[in-house]
Amino acid sequence: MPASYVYLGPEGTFTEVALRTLPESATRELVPMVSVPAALDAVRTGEAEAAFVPIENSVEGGITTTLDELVAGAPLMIYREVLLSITFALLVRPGTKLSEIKTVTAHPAAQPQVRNWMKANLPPDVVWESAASNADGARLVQEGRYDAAFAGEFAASRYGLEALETEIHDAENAQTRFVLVGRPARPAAPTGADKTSVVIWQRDDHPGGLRDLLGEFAVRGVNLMLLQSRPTGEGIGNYCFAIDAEGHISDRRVAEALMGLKRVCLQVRFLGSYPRADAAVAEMRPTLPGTSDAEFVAAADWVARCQDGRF
Ligand SMILES: O=C(O)C(=O)Cc1ccccc1
Repeated sequence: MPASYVYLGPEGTFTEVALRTLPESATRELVPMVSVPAALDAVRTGEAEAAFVPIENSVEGGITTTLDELVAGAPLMIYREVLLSITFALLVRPGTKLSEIKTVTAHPAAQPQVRNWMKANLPPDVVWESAASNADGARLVQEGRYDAAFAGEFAASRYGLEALETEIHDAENAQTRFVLVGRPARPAAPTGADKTSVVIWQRDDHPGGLRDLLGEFAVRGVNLMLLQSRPTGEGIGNYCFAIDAEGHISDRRVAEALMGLKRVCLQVRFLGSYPRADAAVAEMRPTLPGTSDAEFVAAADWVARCQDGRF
């Protein structure tokens, strides 16, 4: 049996479409799972080689279920990311009219992307209920549990539905980011356009505490691409921070920033260094003078010579 990649299912999710854009998915068995935690647990137990799940979208921010799963439990690592442009179709059982729609469903992350469209086009008393995924919403419409679902147009044929409307998106260029998650192993070699993800827990609460932590990146010229706070569950005001930084852990400035965090934080969880999905437009370049790999190496060499009295 080929190694399997599990993904947020059922068949017909945006997640599945995004996964199929990865060349390595062609050589794996692709297995739909009912939820993000179920997919990640299958990786933790060794049942699956990797899981493919949504993690962030450009309208609402982080997909909190995924972030919370990566922050807690047995450590996992991100190996790849995919960006997918998202527009929704309104899927109904054949023959249903717009004016007859009383109940709609989709994944919670879809709602902020279709809210204005709903207000303008559906009856004001329409009831929204969340589904486990957009394709699961389509499946529930097929079963007669809801009148309509927001999902990818491609899901219509799989669930015997028709697209009453297509190209629904409140924000132009809405994108969702998906990640391939596996058990911890050596990160892929740097490509020159990479991203590093970590979660950090502050050691104590003091004025400027977060600024100090972010300073570990700033002074080394490392650009940040995501900062998301998540409650630790240990009372009001207790947060950890998920951070995406530009660069690879094998870049000296990124490694030094992580060493800085490791010294001053209560805990740092490394979530991986992996190629950026927008590599075509990204070019890894030091943003501050004195922060290239060569300059870090030269400085370390100089300190070693000073320690030896050989300067
Ligand atoms: O992959 C899906 O279809 C999902 O349900 C997750 C999701 C939710 C909102 C936008 C893109 C993906």
